[in-house]
Order: sequence, then structure tokens, then C-alpha cells
Amino acid sequence: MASTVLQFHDVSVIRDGNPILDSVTWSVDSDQRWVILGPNGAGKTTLLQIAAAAMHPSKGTADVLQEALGKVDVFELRPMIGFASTAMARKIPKNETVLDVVLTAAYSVTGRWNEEYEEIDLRRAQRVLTEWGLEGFAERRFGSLSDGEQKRVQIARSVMTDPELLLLDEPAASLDLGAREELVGLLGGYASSPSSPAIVMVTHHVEEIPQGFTHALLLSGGKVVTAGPLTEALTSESLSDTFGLSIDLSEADGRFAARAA
Ligand SMILES: Nc1ncnc2c1ncn2[C@@H]1O[C@H](COP(=O)(O)OP(=O)(O)OP(=O)(O)O)[C@@H](O)[C@H]1O
Repeated sequence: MASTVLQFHDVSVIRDGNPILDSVTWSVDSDQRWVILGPNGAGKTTLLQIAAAAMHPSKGTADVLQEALGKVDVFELRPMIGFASTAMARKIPKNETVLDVVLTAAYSVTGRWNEEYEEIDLRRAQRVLTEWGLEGFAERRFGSLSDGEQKRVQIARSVMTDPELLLLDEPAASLDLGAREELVGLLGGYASSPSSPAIVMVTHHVEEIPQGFTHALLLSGGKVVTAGPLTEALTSESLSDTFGLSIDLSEADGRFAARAA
């Protein structure tokens, strides 16, 4: 049975006296896969930071994996959350092998030092690499990989610990068409598996929404424009409201495309 993994009630984040998130009420269940869309500066990354237990709301309450932020030791919570973002990727040493980038997630560190890894961790890392199309890359240096390969390593690392919640901040940003389609295909397979965790993915492009995603939240100026099941929340009207321009949305085989009307 599905359980609630995120429950935000009236969440605001105030910076320099301005709300960068404004009274957000939102919940995510364990069997849901959410996409978050909105213009630059809408507050998407801030929302993800709270979901990652990396930031507390200035107002309102946020429960993450059924623990209230502010009342829980976030260091116990964070290992249960997979988080792939460009900021995270910058912390990965360029000369680290791909296998170690994934393996070190088991200890929540970047950069292998003297940790002793168990055989079970090693086997899981190798399985995760295969699942994300990275077999044959284990001994390559992270810095020698293409952007598309590096993105897949980041996601492989974020699922290494078998998280209950997976957060992806613009996983397809800067990828060429082939690398994007490869990643979106892999994410679609992962999202469609009932054994996968709840997923929340921030993206700028509806073309990057993988098949198998179930819900959408549209954010503008820190406020929720709409949130709910994908086909109800993601429409030409809601996108036009969110981006302040007339947009035509089309859908084919569970993939979306958008252009100015
Ligand atoms: N520490 C801070 N102090 C002041 N303003 C901040 C701070 N952090 C973020 N902001 C502002 O809050 C707004 C929301 O930022 P956020 O990064 O969450 O937006 P975003 O939707 O992820 O944007 P983008 O799509 O450009 O990545 C932005 O206008 C940003 O400048």
C-alpha cells in the first residue's frame, strides 16, 4: 500500500524579506512520480531542497518520509533520500572511478578514502551501473565521461542506497538529443517499475518528462499554479498561466511537446 513520503502544509521560504516559496501545500505518495515545471526563479530548486531535508521552511510544516523537519535528525533522514543535481555532481572528484562514485554513496561521502566496502555493496554498485547503461564504465575516471554518461552516473549514485525518495534536479540539462532520449528512456523504465521509490524531478522542458510519470506541479513566483495527476495538471492553459505566454501542448505515446501558440 502506498504511503505518504512528502507532506508540505503552507510552506513558505522567505529570503531578504521576499517569499521565494509562498504557501505551498503539496503531498507525494510512494507510488507517485512527479515532475515540477516553472520559469527560472520560480522556486523549483528551493522546493527540492526542502524535500531533500537540506533546508527548512521559514513558515509552515514539511514532513519528509513522515518525519517533521525541525523535529528530526536530518542526518538520519538524508541517507533515505537519493538526490542528483549539478551542485552534487560538482562535489565528485574528477579522478574518481565510476565504480567508486557510485560505491561511496553507501557512506554518504564523495571521494573514496579508507572505507571498507562489503561484497554486497560492490555487487549492488555493479548492478546499479548496469541498470543505468554504464556496464563497462566502472574503471573509467568520472571526469573523462561525456555529459550524458556523467548524468547517468549521478543517478546511479543516487539510487545506490535504495532510497525511499528520489529527487532529480534537471537531470537532462545540457544533454544533446541522443543523450537526452537515452536518459529519458532509462528514467521512463525506472519510473514505470512498481519497486522504484517515489520520484520528484525538476525540469525546464516537457519533452524531458519520461513515460511512467504520474503527476505534475507547476510553480510560478513561488506559488503553486496547479498540482495533480499529469494529464489534468499539465495542459496548454496551465502552462500558459505558469509561463505567462500562450503555449500549445501536445502529447503522443506518453511523451509531451510544447511550443508558443
Ligand atoms: N539565499 C537566497 N537569498 C535570496 N534569494 C534567494 C536565495 N536563494 C534563492 N533565492 C532566489 O529565490 C528564487 C527561487 O530560486 P530557485 O533556485 O528555487 O528557483 P528555480 O525555479 O530553481 O530557478 P531556475 O529554474 O533558474 O533554476 C530566485 O529568484 C533566487 O534568486
